[in-house]
Amino acid sequence: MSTRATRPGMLHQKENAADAQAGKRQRTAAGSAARAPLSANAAPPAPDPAIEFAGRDDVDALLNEKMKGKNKMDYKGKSEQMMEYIKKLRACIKWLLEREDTNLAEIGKLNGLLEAAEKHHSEIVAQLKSAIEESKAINEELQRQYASLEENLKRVEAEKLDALRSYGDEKEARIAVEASRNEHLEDLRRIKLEEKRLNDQIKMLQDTNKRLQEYNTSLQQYNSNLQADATKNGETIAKLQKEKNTMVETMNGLKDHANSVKMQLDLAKSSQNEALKQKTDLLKEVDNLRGELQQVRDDRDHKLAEIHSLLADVSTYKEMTGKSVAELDNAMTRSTALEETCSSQAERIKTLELQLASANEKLKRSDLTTMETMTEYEKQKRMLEDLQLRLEEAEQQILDGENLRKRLHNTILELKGNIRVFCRVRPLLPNESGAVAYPKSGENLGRGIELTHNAQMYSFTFDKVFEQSASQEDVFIEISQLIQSALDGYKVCIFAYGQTGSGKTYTMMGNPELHDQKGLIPRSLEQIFQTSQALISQGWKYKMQASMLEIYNEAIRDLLATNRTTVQDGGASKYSIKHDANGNTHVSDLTIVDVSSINEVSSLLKRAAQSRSVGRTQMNEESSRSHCVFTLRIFGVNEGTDQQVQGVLNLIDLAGSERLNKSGATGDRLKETQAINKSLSCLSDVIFSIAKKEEHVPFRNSKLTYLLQPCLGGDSKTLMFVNLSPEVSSTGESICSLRFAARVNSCEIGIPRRQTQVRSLAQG
Ligand SMILES: Nc1ncnc2c1ncn2[C@@H]1O[C@H](COP(=O)(O)OP(=O)(O)OP(=O)(O)O)[C@@H](O)[C@H]1O
Repeated sequence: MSTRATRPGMLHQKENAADAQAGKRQRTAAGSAARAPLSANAAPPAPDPAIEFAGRDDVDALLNEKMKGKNKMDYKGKSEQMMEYIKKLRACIKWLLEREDTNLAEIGKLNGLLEAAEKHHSEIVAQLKSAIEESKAINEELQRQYASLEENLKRVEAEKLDALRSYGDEKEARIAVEASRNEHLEDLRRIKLEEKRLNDQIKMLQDTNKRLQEYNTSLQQYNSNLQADATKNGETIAKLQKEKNTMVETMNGLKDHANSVKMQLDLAKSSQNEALKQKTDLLKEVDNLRGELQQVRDDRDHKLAEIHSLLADVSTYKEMTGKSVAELDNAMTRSTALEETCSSQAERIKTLELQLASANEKLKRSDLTTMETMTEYEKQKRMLEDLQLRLEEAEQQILDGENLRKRLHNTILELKGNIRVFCRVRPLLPNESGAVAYPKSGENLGRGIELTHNAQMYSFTFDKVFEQSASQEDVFIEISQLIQSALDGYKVCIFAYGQTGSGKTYTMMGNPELHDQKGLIPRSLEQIFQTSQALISQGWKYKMQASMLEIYNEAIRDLLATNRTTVQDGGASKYSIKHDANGNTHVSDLTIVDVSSINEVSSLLKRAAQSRSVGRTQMNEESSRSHCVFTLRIFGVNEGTDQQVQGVLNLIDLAGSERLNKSGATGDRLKETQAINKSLSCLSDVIFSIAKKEEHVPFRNSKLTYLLQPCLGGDSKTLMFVNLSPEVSSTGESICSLRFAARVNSCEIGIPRRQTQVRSLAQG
């Protein structure tokens, strides 16, 4: 009974179970000992099969049983009763012993079961403990993973933002590339139009060239029959001149356009490079994003696998024990949350992938656009190079044609023997209104000039007319070949004629200090020195001498004299003019300076300008009251061929040509105006006399005409500039000047002769 009572408490205590076992063994031994005296004292009576014990009540009934018989002395009866009772007791003890054995066996069995149950229980407890530990660890791990996932999520978010930003940048770059592509397309369209125009132009130029060649051939024929065809050739030259002007204008336009296209192409190239750089950066970023995306994906897969295994563990754990359900539920909730995070991350990854794919697509498109732009750019570049080549060729053709035209023109003029006349009109000053017009088309384009005076129009035609807009360089280009002739051994004379303030000094001298305003004298000298330097390689050596004088009131003044008195004292007797047999002019006592460089000539020009201004101040004169003559003598010898040439270049700035009544001069002023008028009218007498081919030409009537005798009457190449003031008030003067110039233009002074000889003969 006591064993049964203590069982529940002993379920958890193996030691107590062992004690109980020991107790059971003691009781068994006690039971055996209690039975032993019975068997030792007497043989145990055979059990009465009638005595049976069903339970405790039977035992209690036996123990409470009382002796029967009324006779106390009936010992026998009592003994028998006792015997009977003992038998019953023995049967009872036997029953109890049997029962105890059964119970002990039962207890032993139960103890075994209990031990097994306890063992199983301990195992389960241990498993539960380890499962709880594991669950805790998993829980911690899950929390860590959750934190890292959150971190990853933040990183992915940041990367996504970066990707979006770079996508925005890429989009902008693509838009820029597209815009530049559109610009290129527009340029291409313009270039194509330009190309077409150029082609037409080139065709036209080729035609012109062909015509020029034809013209050259015809001119050679014409040379044999020159007098008859002179007028016709003049017209053809005028046409060519016109065409040349058009061509030069067109070529200038083309040049500008080509330059602007080149600039645009350079710009496009730099923006292209920029776009390519951006593309490379984008590609790098995309690669990085891809790497990181892959990393995130791997993490996600890894965590998903972990979650799956955790879920499996949790379900196993859940099956095994009903405990920690709350923790499990908690873990499950976290796991679900993690799964949700994972799936949201997966969503984000998908979105990022989509963005990446679209960025890649755009990148591809941008690549394609860039490629197309590059191809287009290369094409345009080639086209531009081709156009430039053709432009250069066309320009060369124009130059060749132009040179040919000039040579032919010069040849014709030389053969005609006329004095050439160029007309130049100075720009209008502020507050002046102009009365000069020019033919805008026709054969007189660039050669004609029209003046309206008293409602009547006066038209004149010269070899060349320079409008107000003509620059110093434009003017010089036209005379540069004439200057070249001086180096070739010709006498060249260029003089400027016109009323005061019409631009004579500006044309002849200009401002030698300023590149744009340099006049013919400094430019001519620059060209002569440059060419003479270039001719050294062909064996030519040149020596040059410069002199500069002015004729004031019929007196010569030496502008290069270093002695001031000489300058001021220039009396008529001192500077006498002489011409030698070769038609060379010599002025006695005149300062002649050897010059070998442009710098030397520049300082001479400065010295002359100073002398003129000193003279001007002392005499209270204006420069226009004197004629200024610059002379450069050129002696050339070719060391290889022993050929000698002797050229002269005379550049003359005449005094103003206004009429007396207009000048309103009195006294000294009247005297000098008369002197000027005298010399200019002498000049006009000489011209008219030459024009009429009179036998006697009055060269000696004035210092100026006598000085210019070899130029006007002999074999020199002479060019006169007639300078005009364009304002209305000068129209009368201008018409006079133009009439005079027209007369000069019609003068035939003979065919220019080159002064050349072989050195040995000259020396002999
Ligand atoms: N083609 C031109 N372009 C610009 N300015 C000019 C031009 N021609 C003349 N001028 C200006 O007009 C003014 C008068 O010119 P300039 O002194 O050359 O005339 P001129 O005929 O030599 O006069 P003068 O007979 O009094 O010496 C000057 O201020 C000059 O700079």
